[in-house]
Amino acid sequence: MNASGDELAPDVRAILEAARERPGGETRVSVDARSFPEAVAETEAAGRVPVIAEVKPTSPTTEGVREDDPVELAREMVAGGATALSVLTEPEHFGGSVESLRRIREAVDVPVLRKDFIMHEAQLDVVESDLVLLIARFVDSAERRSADDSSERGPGERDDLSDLVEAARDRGFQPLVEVHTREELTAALAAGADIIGINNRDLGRLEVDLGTFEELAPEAPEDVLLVAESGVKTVEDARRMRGAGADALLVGTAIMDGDVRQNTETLTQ
Ligand SMILES: O=P(O)(O)OC[C@@H](O)[C@@H](O)c1c[nH]c2ccccc12
Repeated sequence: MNASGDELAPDVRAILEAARERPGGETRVSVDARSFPEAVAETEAAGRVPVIAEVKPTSPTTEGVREDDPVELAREMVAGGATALSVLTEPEHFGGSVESLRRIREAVDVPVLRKDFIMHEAQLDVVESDLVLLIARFVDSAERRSADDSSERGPGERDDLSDLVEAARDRGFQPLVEVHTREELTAALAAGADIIGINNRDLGRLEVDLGTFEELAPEAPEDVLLVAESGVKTVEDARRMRGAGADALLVGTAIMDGDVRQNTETLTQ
């Protein structure tokens, strides 16, 4: 079973509490997005592995903080062959910032994913990006919403997944919907998602199991673009995810740890 409010790691709970309170933008953004499916197709045509390289200065499961200029890191990732970039904008637990995303998107020409914990529509209006992450577990269905801690908020203050997918598309974003269970995958498909990330890390104990992607990928229709997220560390892991049907891989830690360009080159070959 899968419920949004319980069984979350304490770190994740804290992240969500902070995210819920984070203000949205004042004016609606309108994005002229760089196509992620096209970028993936181009990488495939060049005989390389499509990788979304993640600029993640730190995380609840990482030791230390990487202090390098995020724009430099982003450039190195692109030079190493990254098809797209993922940029954390969550400030408190991942060392991310909206400003980093803005600068990175200006500095590179690949599609950029905004990685954050978006709970309501106005939070989409904080910054432009090509893709935007929506985590099914945290924005899921209306029924689930009433079961947890949204009691102090009025109706409509936390949107459901279909609303957010639509709101994202209305602004020109390509929504990447993240799932971890069969129920969430079903919800993502029902919400019309066509780019789906299967997160190998569970948000309960924060443990990684590449078997998650292998188990869920066959349940997704052919025309959905599938991204294997988290826990890909080696070329072998990358092959394993590709063999299980991953159209692209989202890699953070294994790229951020050491020579970013070299690490990206290794994983995209
Ligand atoms: O560092 P890893 O194991 O390569 O994982 C990257 C990415 O999947 C992970 O950072 C992530 C997946 N879903 C998220 C949601 C929010 C913040 C971060 C994430």
